[in-house]
Amino acid sequence: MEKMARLAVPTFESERETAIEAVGLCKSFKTPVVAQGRFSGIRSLFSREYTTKEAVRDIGFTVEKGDFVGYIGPNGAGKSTTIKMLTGILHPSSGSVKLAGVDPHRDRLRCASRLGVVFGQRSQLWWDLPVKGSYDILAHMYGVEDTDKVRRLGEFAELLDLDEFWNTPVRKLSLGQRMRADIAAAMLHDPELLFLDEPTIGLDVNAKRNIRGFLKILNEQFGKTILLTTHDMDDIEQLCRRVMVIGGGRLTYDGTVDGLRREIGLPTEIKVTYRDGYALPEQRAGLTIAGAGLNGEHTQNEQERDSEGRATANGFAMRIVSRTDSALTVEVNRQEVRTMDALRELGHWGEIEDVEMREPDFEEVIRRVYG
Ligand SMILES: Nc1ncnc2c1ncn2[C@@H]1O[C@H](COP(=O)(O)OP(=O)(O)OP(=O)(O)O)[C@@H](O)[C@H]1O
Repeated sequence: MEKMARLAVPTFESERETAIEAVGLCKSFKTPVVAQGRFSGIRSLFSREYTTKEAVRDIGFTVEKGDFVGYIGPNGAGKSTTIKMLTGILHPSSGSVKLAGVDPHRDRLRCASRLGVVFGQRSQLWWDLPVKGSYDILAHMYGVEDTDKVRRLGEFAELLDLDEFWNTPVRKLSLGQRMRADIAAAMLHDPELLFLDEPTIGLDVNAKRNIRGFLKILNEQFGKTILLTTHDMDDIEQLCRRVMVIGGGRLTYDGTVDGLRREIGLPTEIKVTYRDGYALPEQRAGLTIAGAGLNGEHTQNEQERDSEGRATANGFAMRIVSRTDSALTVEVNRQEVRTMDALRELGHWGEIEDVEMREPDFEEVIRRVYG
C-alpha cells in the first residue's frame, strides 16, 4: 500500500472539477423490419422499413472528479449504450458529452489517454498472448515509459494477485483472473477516469472482494473518478457514494445509496435462531412493533402492508413474519430503526445462537424504483 502511495500523483488540482458532463444525451437505434414469409431473409436485406429503438432518452448529469458513481437499471435499460456514448465508442443521436472538458467523439486520442474502460463481457487483452504480452502492447500503444510500466504492474500484481497467471495465455484464464488482468490493463496508462461495465459479473465471492478492494484504493487513495454499471447491489453499497438509476432509457433517480433505499423502503429480513427458545414480551405478541427506538408500543395498522401483503416502509419498526419454537424471522424497517437496535431487541427475548440477514434483492429494489 505504501508503494502504491508513491505512485499516487494527484491528477486533479481542484477537488470539485467536473470529470463527466452529459447534456440531453439521446441514442436511437434503427433496425430493419424483418420480412415475413418466403425468401424473408433475402427480402429483409433490401427492406427500406425500419423500427426505431430509443435506447437512451434525454439523459443529463455531472460527475465531479474523484466521485465513485454507480449506474444501475434492469436489462435493456440503456446502461451500456450510455457508457459507449460517454467513452466515444458510440455517437449520440443528440446531446453532448464532455470528459474533463473534452469531447470524446471529436478528440478521441486526447480522451483515450485520460480514460480507462472495462467491459465485463469482453476483454481488451490479446486472447493467444500471455497476459504480460498484452501489457507490453498496451504500454507501447499508450506511450507508457518502461519504468512507469514496470512500477505500475508491480503494484497491480500485488493488489490484484496477477503473479499467478503472468505468463498464461489470456484464453486459459478463469473469468476472475481475466477480469483482474483487464482492470490492470485499463489502468496501465494511469487514466483519471475509469468506466466499468459489469466488472463483477459471474465472479465468485473472493474475486469480487479482490476487485472491489482494488477499485476502492483507486478511488480513495488515487482520486480516480469511477463510473460503474452493475447488477450487483453489493458493488453499489460497498463502493459508491452516489447512484444513478436508468429505466427505459431515462434517468429515474440520481442521489445517495441511502436515499435510494429510503425511497424504496423495503425492509431487511433477519432470521434469529435461539439456543433455548425465546419468550416474546407480552405486549409484543401482536407481531408488529412500533418505531421510535422499539419502545414496545404496539401497532396493528393493516395499512402498513401494501396490496401484495408486503410490509411497507412506514409505520413499523420490526415485524415478525414467521416463527418456529427456536427461530424468529422478522422484517426490520430501516427507516424507523437501525439493524443493530433491532438485533439488540431480539437479544432480549432469548440467547441468540445464529443470525442470518437478507437484504431486498437487487431486482426487487429496481422494480420498486419504477413503481
Ligand atoms: N446496436 C444496437 N442496435 C439496436 N438496438 C440496440 C443496440 N444496442 C442496444 N440496443 C437496444 O437498446 C436498448 C438498451 O440496451 P443496452 O445494452 O444499453 O442496455 P443495458 O441497460 O446495458 O442492458 P443489460 O443490463 O442487459 O446489459 C435495448 O433495448 C437494446 O436491445
